[in-house]
This record gives sequence, structure tokens and C-alpha cells, in this order.
Amino acid sequence: MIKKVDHIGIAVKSIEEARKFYEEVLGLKVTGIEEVKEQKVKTAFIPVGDSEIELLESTSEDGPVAKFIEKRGEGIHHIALQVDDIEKALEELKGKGVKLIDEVPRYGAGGAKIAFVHPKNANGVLLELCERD
Ligand SMILES: C[C@@H](C(=O)O)C(=O)SCCNC(=O)CCNC(=O)[C@H](O)C(C)(C)COP(=O)(O)OP(=O)(O)OC[C@H]1O[C@@H](n2cnc3c(N)ncnc32)[C@H](O)[C@@H]1OP(=O)(O)O
Ligand SMILES: [Co+2]
Repeated sequence: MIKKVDHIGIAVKSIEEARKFYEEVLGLKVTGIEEVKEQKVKTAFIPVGDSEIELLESTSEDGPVAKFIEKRGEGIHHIALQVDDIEKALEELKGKGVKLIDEVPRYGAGGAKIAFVHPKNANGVLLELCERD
């Protein structure tokens, strides 16, 4: 059901500031910046081999990324696992008693279908499932 690590989400105060480390020091490239209004974030995707790093900057004081930074500071916010059929994956997890934040997929960056699993289920790690064409 799970294909690979799609991306690792990192909460940052400023994409413009944070991207300098990834580009100028690590030599990686930001390939796209996109606002996802529903999640109250601006995202920057940085491919690394077959996976990506997603820098997340909040666009609102009450968004999940702003709240995370306020409580814990900048850092790893979530791990996204790519699945080939997100509805089926959600059904399966629900059947196993997993607490889902999203029972129905939403749309994330790049038009992917995404859904979050509560960190209480995964040893304190917020998991995102995502399906993309
Ligand atoms: C654009 C898209 C894409 O990839 O395409 C994205 O990634 S959007 C990425 C941004 N979107 C999201 O994160 C949406 C899903 N997230 C959420 O619904 C929320 O942030 C929750 C994860 C449910 C947390 O919200 P809530 O209001 O409950 O916050 P809270 O501060 O009261 O936290 C409740 C408990 O969860 C923990 N907690 C909160 N955020 C966490 C995180 N990112 N990783 C691990 N643990 C986390 C807190 O420490 C706390 O633990 P204790 O109880 O032990 O103190
Ligand atoms: Co993400």
C-alpha cells in the first residue's frame, strides 16, 4: 500500500531565509513555490533523489504550522508517505482503529490528494498520506 517517502515537511519561519541553506550550502534546488490556502501554508519543494523536502511557511497566525513553530520552534513537522490509492489506504487504517485527522482526502501542493494521520498513532510523528499521478 505504501510506495515510498514522498516528502519530509519542515516548518520554517521564512522560506526565503530557509531556502538559502538548501540551495547555497547543500546545492539543492527549489523547484516550485505554491500556496495551499486550505492548509494556511506556503510550500517550497526541493527534490532529493526520489523524495523531496517540503519547506512550510505559515500564511496565518492560527494555521497548523504557525502553532507548531510557536510551541516547538522550527523543525521537522511531518513525514509524507506516498500511496497508490489514498481512499483505500484510509479505509484500511480506519479499520485498524487508527485516528485519522482527515477521513476524506483534501488537495495539497501539486494537486496531490493528501490526508493526515494523528501523531498519537505514530510515536509522536505527524504522518501525511499522499497520492499523486
Ligand atoms: C500542503 C501540504 C502538502 O504536503 O501538500 C502539507 O503538508 S500541509 C501541512 C500543514 N497541515 C497540517 O499539519 C494539517 C494536519 N495537522 C493538524 O490537523 C494539526 O496540526 C494537529 C496535528 C491535529 C495538531 O493540532 P492541535 O490543534 O491538536 O495542536 P496542539 O498543539 O494542541 O497539539 C496536540 C498534540 O499534538 C502534538 N503535535 C502537534 N503538531 C504536531 C506535529 N506536527 N508533529 C508531532 N506532534 C504534533 C502536540 O505536541 C500535542 O501533543 P501533546 O498533547 O503531547 O502536547
Ligand atoms: Co506535506
